[in-house]
Amino acid sequence: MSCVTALIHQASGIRQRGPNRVITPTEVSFDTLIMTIVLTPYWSNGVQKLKVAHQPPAKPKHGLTPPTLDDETHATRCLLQLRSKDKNIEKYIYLSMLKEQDPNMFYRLCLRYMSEFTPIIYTPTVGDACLQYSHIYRRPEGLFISIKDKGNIRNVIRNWPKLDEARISVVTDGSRILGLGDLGVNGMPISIGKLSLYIAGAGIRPWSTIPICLDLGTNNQKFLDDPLYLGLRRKRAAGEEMTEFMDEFMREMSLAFPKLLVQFEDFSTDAAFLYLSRYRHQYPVFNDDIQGTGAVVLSGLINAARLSSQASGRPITDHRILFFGAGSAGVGVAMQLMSFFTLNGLSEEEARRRIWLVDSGGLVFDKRGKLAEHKKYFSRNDYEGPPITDILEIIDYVKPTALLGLSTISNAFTPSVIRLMAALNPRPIIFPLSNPVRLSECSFHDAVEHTQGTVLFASGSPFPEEEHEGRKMYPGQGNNMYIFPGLGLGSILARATSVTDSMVEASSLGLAGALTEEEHAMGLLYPRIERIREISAHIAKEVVRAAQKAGVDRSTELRKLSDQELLEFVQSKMWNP
Ligand SMILES: NC(=O)c1ccc[n+]([C@@H]2O[C@H](COP(=O)([O-])OP(=O)(O)OC[C@H]3O[C@@H](n4cnc5c(N)ncnc54)[C@H](O)[C@@H]3O)[C@@H](O)[C@H]2O)c1
Ligand SMILES: O=C(O)C[C@H](O)C(=O)O
Ligand SMILES: [Mg+2]
Repeated sequence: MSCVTALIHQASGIRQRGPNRVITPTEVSFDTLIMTIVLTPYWSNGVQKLKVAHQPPAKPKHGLTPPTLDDETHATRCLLQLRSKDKNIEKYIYLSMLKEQDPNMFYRLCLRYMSEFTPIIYTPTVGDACLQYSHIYRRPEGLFISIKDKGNIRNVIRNWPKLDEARISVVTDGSRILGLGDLGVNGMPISIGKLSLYIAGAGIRPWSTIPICLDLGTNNQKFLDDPLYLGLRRKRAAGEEMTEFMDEFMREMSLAFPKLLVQFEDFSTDAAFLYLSRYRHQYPVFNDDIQGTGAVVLSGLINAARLSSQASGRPITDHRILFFGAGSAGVGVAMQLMSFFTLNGLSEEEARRRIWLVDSGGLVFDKRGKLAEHKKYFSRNDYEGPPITDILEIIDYVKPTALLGLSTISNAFTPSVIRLMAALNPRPIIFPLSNPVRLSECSFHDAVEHTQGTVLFASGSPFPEEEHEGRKMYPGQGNNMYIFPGLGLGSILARATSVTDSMVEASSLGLAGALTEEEHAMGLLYPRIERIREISAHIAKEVVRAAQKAGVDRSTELRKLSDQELLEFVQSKMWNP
């Protein structure tokens, strides 16, 4: 068992797997639909039948389109319509409609204007789309399976129109959407947004994707009280009831879609660890928040450590990493780092001692008292004093070289925190990774200003560039969007029976190694997002090779290809708008 696997098992707090069963769907009552029609100014077609996602429309006959409608001018027209909207949520709504009505145009523009489109169809605007989903809803997209379907999940899944085309599903239960908490069935846009990036970024065929939102209820009282809320009006199912449901769901998914990879997304931390651990050796699944984030942050840290060593001479294995936030993302990254450190010569104990966790109770240490299962492994046994909760005191005690924020606490990295990091390090590594942008632990502007431009920076959501003393500085976007498209594509092409730790690590190292000379010279930690297709192809190739080494590949004919041939094979499989 690899280091990361062992840690995931431990963090989940479970020791064994076993078969089970559970239930069903979402309530869109007649009354609610009427209110939506009355209250939503954008409502157009009423309740439509579910269409197969993104199937291109047939070419209209002569006379049924304007006389001079050409593709290139129309692309400009669509872009101008998009840019004419003031609010990002309006841009999101416009692009959702464009994706439905003209998927080729949507993905063409998306690829061409990647850095303009990603903040709208993905983080941070997708966070607003989730918050407002029950109000801006226009048409069905994706698959809703609710706790009331327990016992009947098979029939619900089989309503999906293209069973044998399905290759990748992003599944959320809406319980922890970005840093916004429990959004219940309003979590659907997260699954949709991630899959749009699979299509744009890795060339997955649009009709091979299934966005899924599991409606297990919600503990969000505001939503339960909202007459427009689209989900079940009940408290969230948990424990045995949820596990029985999840077991039935996973079993029926694997029967209905034998070639499907499942990406778990934005489950609350306990559920994230529990279900990853429970299913990862049974089905091809991975958890984006634990493993995708682990991979993307390791990759950024490798590049940041390389740059910082020019000033400090410190190798990456000597870094002292302080995690502000110890949930699925924080602990997921800590596990990935552990594994990297041990592969690079440290003993397990030495590696573990490079990592300090902070949660809402302050520094995590053994003598503090009862700890959640997923924090135990990294709890410090070398601190004996009273609890320390003040972040400045913690930094003063730990003397970190890298400070990673995965806490959902906006502006937790105050100017004093940033200045202290700069006083301790010639090139401080500061990664405020919480999403969306308003929950970021600090802005790029503050990080640059309070470190006098020495910071090595990556954030979960995008920030604009800064200028410091006449020098342009570029923020990295340490977001799992760099990892999951390539990791997913590689797993699908290898027809992997499971997603191993070595495949996740290959995606991370593949990304770290993907910087061009020019990007190195610009001091970037991550490649420019415009190159996402090239990067995803490279990552996918590395993931296929790792699957082969681990012996989990079913496309064994790919083993005989040279690296160049494998890369070309991956590229040839990418769908193009
Ligand atoms: N950049 C990325 O790719 C990426 C990936 C996954 C998650 N995230 C972001 O990371 C954040 C956390 O996600 P998660 O799944 O780990 O959530 P979580 O709720 O499980 O974890 C939050 C952690 O922060 C801690 N925390 C809360 N308040 C605190 C305080 N005042 N001081 C110190 N610690 C505090 C909590 O104790 C918990 O350990 C979210 O905003 C999410 O959007 C980013
Ligand atoms: O969705 C994102 O932007 C990244 C990540 O998966 C998150 O949960 O914040
Ligand atoms: Mg997520």
